[in-house]
Amino acid sequence: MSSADLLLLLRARLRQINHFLLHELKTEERIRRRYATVLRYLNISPHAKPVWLFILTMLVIVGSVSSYHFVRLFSLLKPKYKHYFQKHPNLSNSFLNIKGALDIRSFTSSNTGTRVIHVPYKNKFIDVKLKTPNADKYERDKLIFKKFMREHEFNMSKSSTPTLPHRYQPAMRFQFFEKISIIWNLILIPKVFDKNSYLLASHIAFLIARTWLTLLVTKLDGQITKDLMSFNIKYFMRDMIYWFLFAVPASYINSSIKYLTRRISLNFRTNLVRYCHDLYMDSKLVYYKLQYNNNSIEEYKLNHQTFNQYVTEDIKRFCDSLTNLFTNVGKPTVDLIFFAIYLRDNIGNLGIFGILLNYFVTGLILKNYSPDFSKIWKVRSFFESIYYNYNLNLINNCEEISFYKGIGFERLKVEEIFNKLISHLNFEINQRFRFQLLEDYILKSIWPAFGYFFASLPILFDSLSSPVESLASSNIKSFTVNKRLILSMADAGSRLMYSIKDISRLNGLTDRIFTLLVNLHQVHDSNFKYGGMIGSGSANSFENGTIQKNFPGLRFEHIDIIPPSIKGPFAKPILKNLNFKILQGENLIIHGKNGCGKTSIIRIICELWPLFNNGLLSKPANSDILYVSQKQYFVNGSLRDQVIYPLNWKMCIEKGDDDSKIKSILKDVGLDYLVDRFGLDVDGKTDWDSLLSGGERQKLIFARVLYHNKKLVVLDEPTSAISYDYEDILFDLLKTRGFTLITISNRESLIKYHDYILELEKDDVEDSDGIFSKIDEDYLSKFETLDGEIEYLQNEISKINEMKKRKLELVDLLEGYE
Ligand SMILES: Nc1ncnc2c1ncn2[C@@H]1O[C@H](COP(=O)(O)OP(=O)(O)OP(=O)(O)O)[C@@H](O)[C@H]1O
Repeated sequence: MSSADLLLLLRARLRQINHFLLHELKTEERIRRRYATVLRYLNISPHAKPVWLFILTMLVIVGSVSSYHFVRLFSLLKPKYKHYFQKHPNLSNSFLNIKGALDIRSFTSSNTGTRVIHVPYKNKFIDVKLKTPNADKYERDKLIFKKFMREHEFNMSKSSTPTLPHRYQPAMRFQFFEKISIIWNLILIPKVFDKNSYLLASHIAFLIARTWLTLLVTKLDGQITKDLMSFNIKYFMRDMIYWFLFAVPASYINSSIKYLTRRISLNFRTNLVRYCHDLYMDSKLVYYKLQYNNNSIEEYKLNHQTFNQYVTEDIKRFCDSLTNLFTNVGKPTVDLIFFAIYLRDNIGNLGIFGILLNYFVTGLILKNYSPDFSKIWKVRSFFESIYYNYNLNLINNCEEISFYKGIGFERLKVEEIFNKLISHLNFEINQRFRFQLLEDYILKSIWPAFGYFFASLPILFDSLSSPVESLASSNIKSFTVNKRLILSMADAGSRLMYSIKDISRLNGLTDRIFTLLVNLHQVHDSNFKYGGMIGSGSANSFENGTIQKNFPGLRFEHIDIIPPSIKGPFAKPILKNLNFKILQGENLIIHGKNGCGKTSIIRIICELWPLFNNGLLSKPANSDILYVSQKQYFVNGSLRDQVIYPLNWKMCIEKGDDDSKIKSILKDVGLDYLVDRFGLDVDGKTDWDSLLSGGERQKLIFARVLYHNKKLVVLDEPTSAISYDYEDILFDLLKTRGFTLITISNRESLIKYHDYILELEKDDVEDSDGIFSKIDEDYLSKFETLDGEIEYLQNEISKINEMKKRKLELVDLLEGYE
């Protein structure tokens, strides 16, 4: 093809494109003009509120969706965030099959000190990093709770004599606000520029926007009624279009309010639960010591057995109730203010004053007749928690109950508790019914009636001044608008009245949450004295003992074993004045009758019980001691998890351990066959107590001892279910591995593995309840002599039995001859 042909072709193509573009432009212009004509005809202005509100909402929706996708894309591309969307490499696949809360595992990184939780998310694991608890913060917060309790105690002591009824005591009246503000400032929104502050600000902005929109829709409603009355089809069409345009921002705002309410509630719950966990699951053993906290004020006593109810149910209900209150109180309040301002222009000051006075008076009447919902809530939560715990106890001990055939007894007990709950619920229903009757009558009948009356005031006044025919459609419009606004106002007012119940409920829940936090802080206090009234002001001045750590061995000097109680050191000791010392590598066995206090000695070593009266306890660092309790404890998880408890596998891998180490330990204790039966890392076994026999359970605990390899091992009745031959194998193993052992056991066969013995003799006349002696040849020979004597007697008995048998045979023979 020549260049001239090519030019011609090009020109023809360009002309074609030009023609096409011109055609397109003309079509577009035609459409635009047609639309403009329709818009002009319908009188729709782009500056009208429904139009720009619609455009604005669409822009916000499109903007937020695209920014969400952008962030997702960015996080997938940027390697730094990539691991959030990957499978966790170090966890077994079987782990993915379990659903629910148990999937979450946490560990504390030894390098950074941050806590990381692996949370399963859409067939992947994501690592959620949590900030390490700030110890100083809890110390500061503790002072605030202490101050509150001191002031409360002071007010109570002041008001114990006067005859003023409870509700008029000023200290009591403002306690709700004080408590909620403490929880709010310390836990829910601890700093001004907090994520939750922004969410709350947006929530308030959306509430205001919704009220404003309601006002606009109300006006439009009046306008549509007017259009219909005046048969103005053009305006009617326009207003209907406006109505549909309004629907978009209205739906967006409504959904956003609901979304924000849920999000804020969840954030509050997260903050509260983490705060409680930081205090409760702490190395200060708060979870154990909580049972010994005795509050001097009855109102703040916490039943530690119902602690789970506080942390799970009550915190959730408290957060939901608090956030719903923003909507239930915030929205009607904003409505009331907006509508009242707008209505003042329509029905005048007198009208608005009348409406508000009506609200105020009826509000007072309702408040006076309202039952004490806060107390009702508290009592209901209490009974529900007891009922829940009893059922839990039934599940946990089903085997024992079945052995004893004790279900009849359990049923009586559980029904007794359930009946109490039901009778309280009946009382609650009756109270609610009576109040509801009054409430509905006032709010649903009297208030709307007042509404109609005030809405019609302008029309009534107009009709007095002008003839009825002259009532133009504008009056109809104003009546429709006023009526709608007054009904909305009545609705807002009634919602405020209904929220009296919500506030009472929140009051009850706040009491429970505050009680929980006070107790946690009291026990978390480093000066916590068992049974003492720390935190409520009157710290008692007990003489404490001294605990010396990092001692190479174990030393008891003048130690009394006193159970924790309100009497403190003045309670009757279980054992008094114990004195002994063993060094690293030496083993001690403790003998004594049942209930004489053997396990209590471990409680003192482990610092579960207090050390009073100037006793001196010297022991290795806590991280160098392993305690093995009489009752074996197993966790939900694999066989491997039982051996490595309380570590998790990721931590063990970091230490350089692998499965072959676990297998070899299991072989040492004679449990290698369990690997074939249950697998080593197969998750999902929950009830190891019932899967294993008594002896297997004890052997598995020996595997735990061997795995952790601590300097000092304290064993409480470790071989009670193990046969004598295996007992020897296990103790030989411990001896050859060089453990320092403190063994509590009455088995004489174990004496030979120990260097010292502590015999607990309560009837002894000496000033100490424990006799500490060295196990030497002389000591062992006593047992050998005893063994010899027993053997001699057994031989004699068998000889006598033999002779008796022979005699009987001879008698039979003689009778045969006769
Ligand atoms: N919290 C407590 N408050 C009061 N007394 C307690 C408390 N805990 C245990 N006791 C009592 O202390 C005594 C010693 O209990 P401990 O568990 O130390 O006995 P033990 O010597 O280990 O008994 P066993 O050989 O039967 O295991 C028992 O009489 C027990 O009732």
